[in-house]
This record gives sequence, C-alpha cells and structure tokens, in this order.
Amino acid sequence: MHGLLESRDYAELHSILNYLGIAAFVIDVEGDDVYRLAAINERHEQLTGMRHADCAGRRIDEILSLEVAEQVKINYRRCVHQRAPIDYDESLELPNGTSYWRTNLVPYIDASGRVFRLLGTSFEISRTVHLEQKARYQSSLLDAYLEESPDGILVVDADNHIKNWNRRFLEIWNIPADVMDARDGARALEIVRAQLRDPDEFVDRIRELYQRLDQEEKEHRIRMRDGRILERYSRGLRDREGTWWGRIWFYRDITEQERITEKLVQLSRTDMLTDIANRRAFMDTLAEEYQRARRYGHPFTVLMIDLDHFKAVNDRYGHEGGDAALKAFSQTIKPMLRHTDQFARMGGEEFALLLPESGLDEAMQLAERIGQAVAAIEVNCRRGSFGITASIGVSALQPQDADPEEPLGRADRALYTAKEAGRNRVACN
Ligand SMILES: Nc1nc2c(ncn2[C@@H]2O[C@H](COP(=O)(O)OP(=O)(O)OP(=O)(O)O)[C@@H](O)[C@H]2O)c(=O)[nH]1
Repeated sequence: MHGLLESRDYAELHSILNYLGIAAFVIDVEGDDVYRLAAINERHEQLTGMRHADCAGRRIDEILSLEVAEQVKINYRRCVHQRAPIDYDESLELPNGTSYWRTNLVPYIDASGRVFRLLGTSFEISRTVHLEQKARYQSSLLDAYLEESPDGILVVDADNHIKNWNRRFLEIWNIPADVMDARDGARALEIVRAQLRDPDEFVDRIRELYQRLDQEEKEHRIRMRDGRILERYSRGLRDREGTWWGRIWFYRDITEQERITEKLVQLSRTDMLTDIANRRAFMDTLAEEYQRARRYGHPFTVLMIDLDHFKAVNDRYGHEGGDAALKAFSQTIKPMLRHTDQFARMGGEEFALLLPESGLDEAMQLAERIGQAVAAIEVNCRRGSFGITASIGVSALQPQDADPEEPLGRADRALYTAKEAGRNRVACN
C-alpha cells in the first residue's frame, strides 16, 4: 500500500483515512489560492454531513460557501507558508446548533521543498467551548449580582480565605478596599470586631460556621456600636457533585426597617388620644404578669377606672371637651405611677391599671389618691372649664384564679359597685 504522502488515488486515501479514529481530511495544494479536497473519512462525513463521493477531487470553493471557503483557506495558506503543523479552532453551523472544532493541519512537503498536500484532523471541542461560555455567562451574572445587590456580600473558600466581596460589603463594615484587595482576612476581622457590641459572640459564631459548611444561617441579628442592626444570612457553597467550595455571607442593614417595625408595633399598642397603652398592650402585659406572678408567687392588683357621667361631659362641652378630659385624666395619673405599672385606656372613658408586686392595701391607697387627684382636675376647653370624677374598682390576684381575666373581671365588678354606690369612690372585690 502506498503511504498517504504518495497516493494520488482519492478512493485509496479515503480508505486510509477511515482507519483514523477522529475526523480527518486531505487537501491537495495546487497554488496559493487553489485547494482541492482529496478525501474525507467517514467520521468527517458523519460530523459534517458532507460525502466523500460528492466532494473528492473538487475545489474547496465549489464545495463550501464563499465565506466558509475563504475562512478555511486562511488556515491552509498559513500552514503552507509556515511549512509546519498548525492548530486552529473553528465553528460549524450544523442543523442541531453550532459545533466547535480544534483542527490540526500537517503539511506534506516534496523533494523540492514545496507543500503539496495538507492532512487535517479535527476533534470536537463543543463541550469545552460551551462550558467556557457558561462560565463566562455565570461570572458576568455573579459580577452584576455582586455589584447591584443591596446586601454586603463576602465569599470565602473552603480554607476561609477571602475570594469575592462587593462594594456594599465594604460600606457596611467600613473596610478600606486595600485591606480586601490584599485579602487580609485578619485585618478585616479586626475592623469588624471593633464595630460590634458583642465581638466575642460574633467571632465564636463565624468560627463555628467556618467549621461546618453544611450549616445554614438565617436572619442572624448583629448589633453594632453605632446603633445599626445587621441581619446575616450565610450558607456553604456546594456544587452538584457535592464538593464544598466555601461559604457565602450576606449582610443586610435592617436599622431603618427595624425602626419602622418598632414604630408600627408601638403605634399598634398605643392609644392615640391619650398616648398611653391601649387594650391590646394591657392584655398582653396582664398575661405576662399573670405568668410571672404565678411562677414566683408574687402578688399583683388590677384597677378598673371609669370617668363619671362622661356622657354628660360630652353633651355639655362637646366631643372636644370630652377628649380634653380624657387627656387631662391620663396626664394626671401617669406621674403617680411606677415605671413597672401598666396604665391603659381600655376604650371610651374606661381605663385600667396593673400594679405588679402590689397587694390590695397598697392598691387601695393608690386608688384613693387617684380618685382625689382626678377630683382636683380642672379641664379647660373652648366651652368652659369643668371638673371630673372617677369611680375605681380594685382587685388582687387570688390563689384560685385560673387566668388573668379573673382578677380583671372582679375589678370590673368592683367598679360597677362603686358606680352603684354613687360614683367618685373606690370599691374592691
Ligand atoms: N369625647 C369622647 N367621648 C367618648 C370617647 N369614647 C367614649 N366617649 C363617650 O363616653 C360616654 C360614656 O357614657 P356612658 O357609658 O353612658 O357612661 P357615663 O356617662 O360616663 O356614665 P357612668 O359611667 O355611668 O358614670 C359616651 O357618651 C361616649 O360617647 C372619646 O374618645 N372621646
């Protein structure tokens, strides 16, 4: 059998090439611009859809589109001029998408030194190219996410070395960019520690998470010395094959959100007119105090206070006069109380007072003083000035009480008794 170099028989070349496991083709060089396809093997036929029988002996320009022919001829010419093997990547538009190839061209040189033939072998690199494209896409996605994220983001590798971070991370933690550029984790942690209310807790927690990449963290609160509150989310980075690559940390400044939430909670528990607690806040505190009193065997008392003849006040001085009376009443009582007492407007002209750690005697004394203080109030409004009085019912927690409603109910009944007895007085039950 002739060697590949010598054979001029396209059929023979075809059968020799078929022994090769990869796509192969032979080009006869007839001039700087004239390249004739001598043979392609079966693998090449399968991959390109071209057929040796149709193409063998024909010029490249006749087989390929003008554009593709010019493209391949650039590489052929390069190989001929260099008189040495060359590699190049090319893409092919096939019915099921673009495929990518790495081709190796080997020149065959005759005795006079002229390149008369090229042997090309190609293997597909579509998978590699697609992976590269995917990696580029994912990296651009990550860059965009890092840059635009409202969260401060830090990524560390499995050895806890700094890998990525974003601008927001530097802003939140006041870390100079050069510290991160130098990947100086120790210095960065020092800067972070100095800003924390509880640096030891912070460091213990991140050490624990560094050791346990499988642990996730959600909504972990971090309090800063300057009053800011951060929320941290963190999780290990694991690929689909199960390899752990490190950990990603998200830091979110929730100071403003917390402030608004706190304000809303406070509003939902405050009576707008008198600016004292409302029924909901009172009932919550009463339930808490009931549990505490039960656990530690401590006493508490409840007072129900109702302004007398309030309908008459409204009728005579209008709603504005009534409101002024409610405000004056609240303002008068508030300074008479301890910090731990809960004073609330239960609705209308009805108020409640919870006195933790107080027995009945103490509560009765306070109730009497409240009654006197109310009777001394002079309410001023546009329609004139007037005085008010209040009736008060008092009750202490009893050992047999099964829930916090019981002393409250008794205080309410005592209030009814005080009203029945002529108002402007205190009764207990
Ligand atoms: N101005 C004003 N009046 C209110 C408010 N809430 C309830 N009231 C009025 O308070 C009055 C309560 O009247 P009643 O429950 O009949 O009791 P009272 O007139 O105080 O009589 P006694 O409690 O029996 O002494 C009603 O006229 C209500 O309209 C409020 O927020 N502002």
